[in-house]
Amino acid sequence: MNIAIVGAGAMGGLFGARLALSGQQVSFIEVTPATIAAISSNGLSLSDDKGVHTVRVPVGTADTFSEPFDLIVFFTKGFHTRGAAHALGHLVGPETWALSVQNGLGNAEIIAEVIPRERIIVGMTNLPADLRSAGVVHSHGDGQVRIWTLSGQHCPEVSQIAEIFSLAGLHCSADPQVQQAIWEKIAFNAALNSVCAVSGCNVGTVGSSDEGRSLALRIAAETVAVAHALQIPVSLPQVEQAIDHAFRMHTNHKPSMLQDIEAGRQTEIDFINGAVIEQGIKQGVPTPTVTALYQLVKMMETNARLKKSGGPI
Ligand SMILES: NC(=O)C1=CN([C@@H]2O[C@H](COP(=O)(O)OP(=O)(O)OC[C@H]3O[C@@H](n4cnc5c(N)ncnc54)[C@H](OP(=O)(O)O)[C@@H]3O)[C@@H](O)[C@H]2O)C=CC1
Ligand SMILES: CC(C)(CO)C(=O)C(=O)O
Repeated sequence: MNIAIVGAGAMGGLFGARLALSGQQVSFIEVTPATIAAISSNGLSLSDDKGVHTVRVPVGTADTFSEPFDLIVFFTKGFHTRGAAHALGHLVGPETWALSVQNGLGNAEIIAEVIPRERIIVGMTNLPADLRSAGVVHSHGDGQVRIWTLSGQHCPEVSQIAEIFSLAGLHCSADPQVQQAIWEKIAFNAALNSVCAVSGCNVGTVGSSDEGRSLALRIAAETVAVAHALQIPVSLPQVEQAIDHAFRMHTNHKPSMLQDIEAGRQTEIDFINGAVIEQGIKQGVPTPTVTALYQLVKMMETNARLKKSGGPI
C-alpha cells in the first residue's frame, strides 16, 4: 500500500517506521525544514522495545509529491490538521482513504473539507511515542489502535488497513464501537492532560494528592456524561481504571499538554476539553470543571505567546 504519513513527529515516526519496516511503501509529508533535512540525511530512527531501526523513505512538503496515495494518515497536532489537509488536495485520488487517530475531536471534520467523508476512517490509539530530536523517535511499551469509518458504515477497506497495521506491529482492530474508544480516550486526556498542564505536576504527582485525583476524576465524569447524552456508551469505571493505571504506572510521565505548556507551544486544549464543552452545550450537559481547566490552559497559552513576542506579561 502506498501510504503518506502527514507529520513526521513522535506518532508519525512510530507508525511510519513500523509500516515501512513491514514492507509498505511509506512517505512522510512534513513542513518543518529541519525535520525534512534530518530525515533526508539520516533516515527516520525509531527505538522501541525491539531495538533501534532506521528507515529511509521519501520525505518532503506536500508539493514535492505528485501521485495520489492509497492512504493518508494524519499525525499533526489538531491545530495543524486544516493547513496540512488543504496542502495535499492534489494527492487525493478517487481511491484515496484518510485516517485520523489523533487525540481529541474535530480532526475528521476538518479532513472532510478535502477528502470525501465516506473515505475517512477515524479511531483511537494509546500507543505512546516521544520525539527525541528531529527524525529520532522513541516508543516504549505496548498499546492498540482501533479504527472504523467516520460514517459508521462497514467497508472492507477498514479491515484490510487494520490487518496491514497489525502486520506492522501496530495491534490494530476494525471496531464498529470506535466512538466509544474515542470518547474513553478523550475523557482520559481531558482529565490528565489539562490537570497536569495547569498544575505543572507529572501524572504520578497528580495521582498522589487527593485534590489532583478528585479533580481529574470529576473531569472524566463530566466528559462521560456528555458522551452518554450523545448515546455513546462509555464506561465511567473503565475510564477511571485507565486513569488510576496511569497514576500508578506512568508516574514520571508528563502528558503532551504539559510538555507543550513548558515549551511555550500551543496545546490541543481546543480539540480535547474545548470539544467536550462544545458537545456539552449542544446536549445541555453542564461541564463546569472541564470548562475551568479549559479557561486556565487558554490563559497559559496566551501568556506564553505574549512572553515569546516580548509582550507585557
Ligand atoms: N505522542 C503520543 O504519545 C501520542 C500522541 N497522540 C496524538 O497524535 C497526534 C500527533 O502527536 P505527536 O506525534 O505527539 O506530535 P508531534 O508534534 O511530535 O508531531 C507532529 C508533526 O507534525 C508536523 N507538522 C505541523 N504542521 C504540519 C503540516 N501542515 N503538515 C505536515 N506536518 C506538519 C510538526 O512539525 P512542527 O513540530 O514543526 O510543528 C511535527 O513534526 C496528536 O493529535 C496527539 O495528541 C495520540 C496518542 C499518543
Ligand atoms: C501519552 C498520553 C496517553 C498521556 O496522557 C497522551 O495521549 C498524551 O500525552 O497526550
